[in-house]
Amino acid sequence: MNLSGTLYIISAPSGGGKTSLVNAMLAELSNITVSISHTTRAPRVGEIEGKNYFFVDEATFRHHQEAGTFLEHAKVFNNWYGTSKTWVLEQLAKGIDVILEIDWQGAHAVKEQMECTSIFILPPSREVLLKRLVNRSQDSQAIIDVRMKQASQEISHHTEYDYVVVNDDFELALHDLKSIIIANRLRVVKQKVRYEALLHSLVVKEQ
Ligand SMILES: Nc1nc2c(ncn2[C@@H]2O[C@H](COP(=O)(O)OP(=O)(O)O)[C@@H](O)[C@H]2O)c(=O)[nH]1
Ligand SMILES: Nc1ncnc2c1ncn2[C@@H]1O[C@H](COP(=O)(O)OP(=O)(O)O)[C@@H](O)[C@H]1O
Repeated sequence: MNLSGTLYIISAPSGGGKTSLVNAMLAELSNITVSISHTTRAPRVGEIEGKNYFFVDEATFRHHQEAGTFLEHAKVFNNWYGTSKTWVLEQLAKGIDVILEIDWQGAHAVKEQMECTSIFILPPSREVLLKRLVNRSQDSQAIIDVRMKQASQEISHHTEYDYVVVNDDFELALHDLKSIIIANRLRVVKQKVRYEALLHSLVVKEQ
């Protein structure tokens, strides 16, 4: 299969700003989309089925897993999360760039199977990370405690990624993230695929 789109992995500790940054970026860039994962986590207030996640029970998740539906899957904070393989491959085949918002375990699994560009988002400090999780007003204190406990482990993997973006000032972080995507698109190898006809007409064949 000719996969002309680029696959991006974006990881961060919970509350690091992945979802906000990705949504802001998708509003500004064309030809790029985000994969909607399956999860056994209960929906938060305001989360929409098929938009934020496909919310499934454990039996359904296991069924998908056994059927080979997932490109990768992992247990994070005691819930299962998985990425739909077919959907991702279809977008890439259409030339659409795809973002996976997944944890470091999923990133490992995807990197073993496919070419991709990986980006890790760091918060400016633990204090700010905690403040953002609290201010998001979506999770109970107990859930926030678990996420803060796991944050160090997730962050310890940041050196395995191609790029690191610090999400202190939102607009600056968004600019950095967009710059990575744009620079990637300008790489010669991608230009060749996207502008084949133009390049063909520009290069005059010697007699
Ligand atoms: N491996 C893997 N991780 C995922 C997937 N979807 C989400 N995650 C990770 O699961 C973690 C928890 O996600 P979520 O419950 O939505 O919490 P949030 O990150 O605080 O918004 C995040 O760190 C994501 O990176 C997936 O499909 N695969
Ligand atoms: N640079 C930033 N400055 C202030 N608040 C931010 C910033 N980035 C994200 N937030 C806020 O922090 C909270 C966590 O961000 P979110 O995108 O949900 O993180 P993640 O998807 O990584 O868990 C949200 O309420 C979001 O609006």
